[in-house]
Amino acid sequence: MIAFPNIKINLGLSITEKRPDGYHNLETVFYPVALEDALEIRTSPDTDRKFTLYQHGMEIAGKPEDNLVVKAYLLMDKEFHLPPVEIHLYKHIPSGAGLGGGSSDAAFMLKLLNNHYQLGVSEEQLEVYAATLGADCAFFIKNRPTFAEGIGNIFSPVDLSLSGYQIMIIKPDVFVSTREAFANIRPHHPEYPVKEVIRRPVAEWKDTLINDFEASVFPQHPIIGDIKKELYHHGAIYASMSGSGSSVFGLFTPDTLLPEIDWGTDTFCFTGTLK
Ligand SMILES: C[C@](O)(CO)[C@H](O)COP(=O)(O)OP(=O)(O)OC[C@H]1O[C@@H](n2ccc(N)nc2=O)[C@H](O)[C@@H]1O
Ligand SMILES: Nc1ncnc2c1ncn2[C@@H]1O[C@H](COP(=O)(O)OP(=O)(O)OP(=O)(O)O)[C@@H](O)[C@H]1O
Repeated sequence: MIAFPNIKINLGLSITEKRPDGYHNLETVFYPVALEDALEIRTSPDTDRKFTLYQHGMEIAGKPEDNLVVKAYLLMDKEFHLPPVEIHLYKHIPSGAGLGGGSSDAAFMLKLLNNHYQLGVSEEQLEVYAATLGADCAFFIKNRPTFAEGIGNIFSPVDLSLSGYQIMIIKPDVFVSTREAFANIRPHHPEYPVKEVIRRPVAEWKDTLINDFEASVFPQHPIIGDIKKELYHHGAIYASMSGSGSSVFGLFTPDTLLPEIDWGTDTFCFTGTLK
């Protein structure tokens, strides 16, 4: 059985307070974008090992057992004593990008196993499992635009459709550690609450839909701020870093002719249309 884990972008990202457990409470809108990996599982005839991971496409640091798709399998195996599996993961989503690629792979693995082995686990319970794998994971279970609070796993509906808007996602050859980004940030009550700003027209978001990480990440990696400026210079109606970075996305109205921009050879570029 095969699935295509997609990414998320963050529309606004307010880090509101540091929690006793060391994590941070935040407010954001997660929006799915069809930049995808491919993930396939099949029952393995090789019964003397629980899993075999075949990785294709972009390299990922770490051993197979460190991969989030394996962690997701082992989590479900503990509960449901699953057959041994072969896992094929084709990585197309860049890592350390603020796009939730690894988190999405893990969440889609939970859904694949649930469907393939007809485990009957509810979406709500899958969200609970996902949240133990990463703060970004639970969103990918329902995988639709949502307002998120808490560590990023308390959801409430959001009345927002960007369907038809075009998106450019640019990731420079810079790795931003999510942990470090949080460590360098000063939590504060948002001046412009995300939930209110996203009710306004997209043309009004530029100076009020803010990713708090930009203030600490841009000085350390000026190239990321330069990309955001360049996207506005080329006609983006809204542009922002996603998550803790290093990717930047620009939204363009449906009728805009997307610019051809040479971002340099080491830069990852994606263009698409939002659903
Ligand atoms: C920044 C966002 O991308 C916004 O969507 C996410 O909050 C990050 O989610 P994520 O990459 O899944 O984060 P995790 O892998 O769970 O955590 C990595 C590290 O980031 C910090 N972290 C993460 C999420 C959060 N709400 N508060 C935190 O302080 C913690 O130090 C944690 O050890
Ligand atoms: N299947 C996977 N795909 C990508 N990274 C993985 C995977 N499994 C484990 N990882 C590890 O997890 C780290 C974070 O991956 P992930 O893609 O979730 O973060 P991200 O792209 O920075 O998104 P965000 O910061 O929004 O969570 C990677 O740097 C990598 O070392």
